[in-house]
Amino acid sequence: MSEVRTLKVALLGCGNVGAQVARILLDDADALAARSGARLELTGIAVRNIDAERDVELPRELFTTDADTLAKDADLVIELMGGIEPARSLILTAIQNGACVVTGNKALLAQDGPTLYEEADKAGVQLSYEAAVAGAIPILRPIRDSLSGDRITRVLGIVNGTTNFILDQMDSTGAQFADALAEAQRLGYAEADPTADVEGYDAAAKAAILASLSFHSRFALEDVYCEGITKVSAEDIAAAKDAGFVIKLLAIAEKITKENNGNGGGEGISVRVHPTLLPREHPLAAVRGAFNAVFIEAENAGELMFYGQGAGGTPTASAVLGDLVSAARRVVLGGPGRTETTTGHVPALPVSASTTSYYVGLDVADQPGVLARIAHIFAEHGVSIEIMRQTIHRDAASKNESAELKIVTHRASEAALAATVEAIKGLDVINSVTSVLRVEGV
Ligand SMILES: NC(=O)c1ccc[n+]([C@@H]2O[C@H](COP(=O)([O-])OP(=O)(O)OC[C@H]3O[C@@H](n4cnc5c(N)ncnc54)[C@H](O)[C@@H]3O)[C@@H](O)[C@H]2O)c1
Ligand SMILES: N[C@@H](CCO)C(=O)O
Ligand code: NA
Repeated sequence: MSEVRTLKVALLGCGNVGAQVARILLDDADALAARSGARLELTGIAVRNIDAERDVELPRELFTTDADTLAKDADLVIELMGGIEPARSLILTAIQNGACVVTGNKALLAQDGPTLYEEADKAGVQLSYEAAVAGAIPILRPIRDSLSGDRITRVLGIVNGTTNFILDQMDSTGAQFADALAEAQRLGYAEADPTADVEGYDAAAKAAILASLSFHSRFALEDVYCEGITKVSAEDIAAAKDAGFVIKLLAIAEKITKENNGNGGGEGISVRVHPTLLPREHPLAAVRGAFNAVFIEAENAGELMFYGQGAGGTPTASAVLGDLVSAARRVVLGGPGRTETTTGHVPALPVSASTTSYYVGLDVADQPGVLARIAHIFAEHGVSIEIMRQTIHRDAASKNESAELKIVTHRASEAALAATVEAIKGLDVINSVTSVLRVEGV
């Protein structure tokens, strides 16, 4: 058998995201090697201060302050320092030395992406940046790959977690903007200087990247109209709520035609970020807290939605690692990865191995002590009840009374639930078991 190849991985920056990427690279080395087709050897981590305190314990010998040398001697370079320089020069150095590059740097891409993309194309290396838009959510690769046979007409994104948290807080508690911002800062969602988030600049950088990929054109930060959320008041939110709307900060990229052009102009793309009212039944209205989501309309696919965590060290690291494995596969195979990976060697299990919550509907006699007897049978079988509701039905003609019981359990095994139901059927006070259904998402 041929020897497994090793690819040298250089990590530039060891902050929130970089530290998690390093941890996963070291902890999950075997699984990543199996999926990449090469061992991904972390050869060094460029930092400003080797002795700085970090959330993750990492081998000290990996740290270096010489980012340039590290970037020059790697097959794969991960840039997670942020900012324009030296990130830009280091990425160019890596590309020119034939390395594939993974970055999460939306600010750099929105400002000078095309230079980097052209250099990567010229050098024949992969430059990927899934982490730059909506963190963990796979959105850029689906747009670039899965939807490449379709025509996207509109993208609506909640791509900034901090502002979604603030607006959601205002919507659910009636708080004013300043109080909701203070709460976001207290919980660690918003930075001490929240300007980039609340003024919409972070969302605007992401809007430029989304628009460029969705419409196969170049859009930079200066093409994006940008209004933040600082002027949204508790009164605006209340009025919107009253009318059946929720206010979200949306990054929008949409196709404008001659027919719907607001100033009578020609065709093109409108890229903008602003507070927007959405009907409360729109799928994006259900995106609460600091979560992100991107809603896409395409000519043939219709409507699609991608949802998840748009920030945080570990979720964002997931997107970085995905890009890294994809780049490694290209280096190893000279093309995309295998159609299937079968390196996991895990068996399929029967349904009896799973646990789930259950909904159990019962038609029972309305007599004292019935609820206690039923609850006792659940407990006897180790099935814990989460919700129990009772509705009394009176038959006017016969004057008979019966009770409808709706029970939702905590997670239980198939076997335990089946035994519980069998035992309940045996009770003399049970008219019928009306339904037994599995429940997820509670
Ligand atoms: N944190 C998130 O949730 C998130 C989500 C998506 C994308 N991103 C992007 O990922 C990148 C990293 O974000 P982060 O949250 O980890 O930032 P961070 O500020 O926590 O980490 C950046 C690290 O890079 C180091 N650094 C900066 N310049 C350096 C230099 N010249 N040499 C060596 N080290 C240097 C800093 O000291 C810091 O430790 C940014 O581009 C950010 O926009 C972050
Ligand atoms: N500040 C950003 C982090 C991810 O880019 C947010 O709140 O979503
Ligand atoms: Na993403």
